[in-house]
Amino acid sequence: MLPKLEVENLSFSYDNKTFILKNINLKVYPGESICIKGVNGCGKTTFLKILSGLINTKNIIKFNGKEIKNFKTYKKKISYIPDKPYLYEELTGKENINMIMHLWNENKKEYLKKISFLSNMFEIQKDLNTIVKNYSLGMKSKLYLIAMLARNTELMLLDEPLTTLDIKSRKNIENILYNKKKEGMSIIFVSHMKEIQKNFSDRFFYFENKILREEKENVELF
Ligand SMILES: Nc1ncnc2c1ncn2[C@@H]1O[C@H](COP(=O)(O)OP(=O)(O)OP(=O)(O)O)[C@@H](O)[C@H]1O
Repeated sequence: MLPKLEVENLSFSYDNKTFILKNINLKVYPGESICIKGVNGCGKTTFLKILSGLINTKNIIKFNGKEIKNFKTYKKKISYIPDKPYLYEELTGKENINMIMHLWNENKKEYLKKISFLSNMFEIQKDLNTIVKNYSLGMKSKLYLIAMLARNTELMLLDEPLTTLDIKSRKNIENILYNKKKEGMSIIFVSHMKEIQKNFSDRFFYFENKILREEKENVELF
């Protein structure tokens, strides 16, 4: 099977001197969910930012078997969910949703239908007319998650996706991601949370001395 995403010998430093990541090799297949673990500061977020195209590198990243040359097209096919949601604080939830919809050129009818379903599920419907500045951290995370989950993408990159969410919302996310996986979505996520690591990962990786290693089973080191 052709990997959805593939990197070979990826190395990276922020200052051209100190390497944060060294010779990283990774293949993620359609319908697969992988978990990346490691101690604070080992490079997990940096790696996700590279894979999402937020940090440019000279390394080749392949998507559906082809080197990504046009990151704008690639970004349309992926959802990156950072640990802190990218939202406009002065706009309402609804206005943020509209901006995201336009940014990714989503089909309005389909997108808003999914938003309506998801915002009910996450019980955030009543807050959509409130400005985001007045949201709690968990509400901001929910808003950004639903905005990304409603998009039509093939790969999700999630950085600590559940940390600020309540138990019911975590279960909802797990179920949604499980169904997306069944439809062929590939998922790469970073999490320190044992519960999501265990419930949700097909394979585990961890950073050790800047190198990404595969763990044969989820040993509880991190
Ligand atoms: N913009 C930046 N410029 C320079 N160095 C950076 C930058 N962002 C991160 N770093 C450094 O890169 C290293 C990896 O950081 P990164 O945020 O990727 O780690 P992490 O594994 O995600 O950590 P955590 O588990 O705490 O979120 C750290 O030493 C950090 O100080």
